[in-house]
Order: sequence, then structure tokens, then C-alpha cells
Amino acid sequence: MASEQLSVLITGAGGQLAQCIKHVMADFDYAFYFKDRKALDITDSDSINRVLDETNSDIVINTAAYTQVDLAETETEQAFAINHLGVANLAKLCAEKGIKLIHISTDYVFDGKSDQPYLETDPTAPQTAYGRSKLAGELAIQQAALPAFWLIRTAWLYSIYGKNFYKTILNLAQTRDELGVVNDQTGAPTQALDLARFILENLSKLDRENSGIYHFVNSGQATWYDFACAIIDQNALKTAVVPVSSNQYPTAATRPRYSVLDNSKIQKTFNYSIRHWREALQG
Ligand SMILES: NC(=O)C1=CN([C@@H]2O[C@H](COP(=O)(O)OP(=O)(O)OC[C@H]3O[C@@H](n4cnc5c(N)ncnc54)[C@H](OP(=O)(O)O)[C@@H]3O)[C@@H](O)[C@H]2O)C=CC1
Ligand SMILES: Cc1cn([C@H]2C[C@H](O)[C@@H](COP(=O)(O)OP(=O)(O)O[C@H]3O[C@@H](C)C(=O)[C@@H](O)[C@H]3O)O2)c(=O)[nH]c1=O
Repeated sequence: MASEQLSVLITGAGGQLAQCIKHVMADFDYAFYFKDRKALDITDSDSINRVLDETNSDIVINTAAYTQVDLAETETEQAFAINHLGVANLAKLCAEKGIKLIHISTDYVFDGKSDQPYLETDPTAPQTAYGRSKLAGELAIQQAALPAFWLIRTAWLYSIYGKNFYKTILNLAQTRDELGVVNDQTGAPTQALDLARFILENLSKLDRENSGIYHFVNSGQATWYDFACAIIDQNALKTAVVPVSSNQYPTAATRPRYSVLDNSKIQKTFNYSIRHWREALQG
């Protein structure tokens, strides 16, 4: 007898990661339901309740979030309403209905003062309103009595979808001969399609025993300057990229100086090899 297909609900369907999941989903035998903010607002419990029942969800992948790092410094209440209270609503209802949850968090929960890749067990100390709101969401996930959950921290996501640094650099390069890019913030550029593939390839393994926090980033590390140079090279563009310090490129939110995530736990647990960011950038 054929086993019943698992029903997988993806929130935040208008966003980058959700579109990447859509991009790779054809290879996977699940019943997928993509809901954008209009169809499912995670700050509205009635809307979550209705959609969870309608779709008979077994697993929810929550990609819905407030992701505007600088604006969050002034729209802090809105960031918390989504990244904390919205996530808490979703986790509570999933727990009540026995639904497993995959939630995405960020390298910006760390203070950036380390000089070696952060482990899942390292203390968090976000320095931005966005980071604090995401950390509050992490705690809500861990406090909900979910049957199983993965809290996946990732970083510097880019793809052909949505708004991201990769696309910003390509856009700026259309009109500029020179771009100043910070060379004193180090992280791990991560192809969002790689994360989408990891999630779908391992979805059936999600259970109580392997529930917890995982770091998923492409391997290696780079400054935003290194990443911008690689983007310009890959696209054979002529724009010159000039290294600058964070002081020369002031932003409302102070990004971590160093936020590389150690990805060995996820590779070991799921026997999964994550490629280097330079290889991922080649497509
Ligand atoms: N982008 C990155 O570099 C990184 C992202 N992350 C995390 O990964 C996850 C996915 O990020 P990404 O896809 O890039 O982000 P996007 O901003 O591209 O997508 C998030 C989506 O969530 C939607 N959304 C906002 N509020 C609500 C709400 N109340 N209910 C339902 N949907 C809502 C947004 O809609 P609208 O546009 O209408 O607001 C948007 O479509 C997020 O949790 C993010 O914090 C972690 C590390 C790096
Ligand atoms: C566009 C641009 C940015 N920068 C700097 C500003 C900033 O310090 C750094 C990154 O810029 P962005 O604002 O594009 O990226 P930012 O919004 O900080 O990206 C973050 O998004 C959230 C959602 C996350 O969770 C993080 O992991 C991370 O990906 O590069 C330059 O120096 N020159 C430039 O031309």
C-alpha cells in the first residue's frame, strides 16, 4: 500500500527562502501548500488555525519574518510582533495540533565578538533589534511543547529571488563604476537554494530525537567585500569594488564584526555535506 503523502505548509511564501523551496520542490514527493502573508498572517492566530486545519499540515516550514535589519531599529515593535509574537503564535498552535515545525533564525543573534565559528551552544547576545526579535522567536520555539522542531540558524542568504546582497550588488553595478563595500564584517554567504534543498531532502527525518538548534551555512568565510568581488567576477562586470571600513559605511544597525556559523553539527547529524560558498556561487 502506498504511504500517505506528508502535508507540508510553507509560510511567508512571497519571500526569498520560500521561493527557493518552490524552486526545488518538484524533486520531492510531498503535498506542498505555500501561503503568503495575505493567506496566512502569523500575527493572527485565527488565520494560522484556519490554514493549519485546511491543509491538514504534518510539518510547517516557517520562513515568514521581518527581515529589514536597519528599519527594525525604528520599527522595533513591528519586528517583535512578527519575529517574536507571530512565531510564538505559530509554535503554540503547532504544538496543540501535534504538528512538527521547522523555523529559520539568523547569525545576528550573536554579538560578533568571537574569532572562530559559532557553535549552536555558544551564548547569544544580539546587538540589533532584528537580532533581538529573532532571538525572542527562538526562545518561543524552544518553549512550545512541539512534537519535533528544527531551529535552523543561517546567514547571508542570497539567491535569484527576493531582496538580498547579491542582487543589490548586481543592481548597483549597473550604474556605478565603483562600489565601496565593508571589509571588516566576516560571515558565510549562503545560497538559499542549498538551504531549501537541505530542508526538503531531510524533512522525513524530523523527529523528537533530532529536535534542536542547527547551523546551516555554506562552508568557508568571507567579508562582504570578498563576497561583492566574487559576485562582480562571476558576472564578468567591470565595476571596481573598493574595501571600506564599517565607519565609512554607516548603517542604522551595527552588524556583527564576525558571525561565521559552525556547520559541523548539521553535517554530522544528517550525514550531509555542505559545499563551499565559492562553489555555491557558481550555481
Ligand atoms: N535573508 C537573509 O539573509 C537571512 C534570513 N534569515 C531568516 O530566514 C528566513 C527567511 O528569510 P528570507 O526568505 O530571506 O526573508 P524575506 O524577507 O525574503 O521573506 C520573509 C517573508 O515573510 C513575510 N512576512 C512578514 N510578516 C509576515 C507575517 N506576519 N505573516 C506571514 N508572512 C509574513 C514577508 O512578507 P512581506 O514582504 O509582505 O513583509 C516575506 O514575504 C527568515 O526567518 C529570516 O529571518 C536568516 C539569516 C539570513
Ligand atoms: C549594498 C552595500 C552594503 N554594504 C554593507 C552594509 C552592511 O554592513 C553589509 C550587508 O549589507 P545588507 O544590508 O545588504 O545585508 P543585511 O541586511 O545586513 O543582511 C542580513 O540580513 C538578515 C536578514 C540576516 O539575517 C543576516 O544573516 C544578513 O544576511 O554590507 C556595503 O558596504 N556596501 C554596499 O554597497
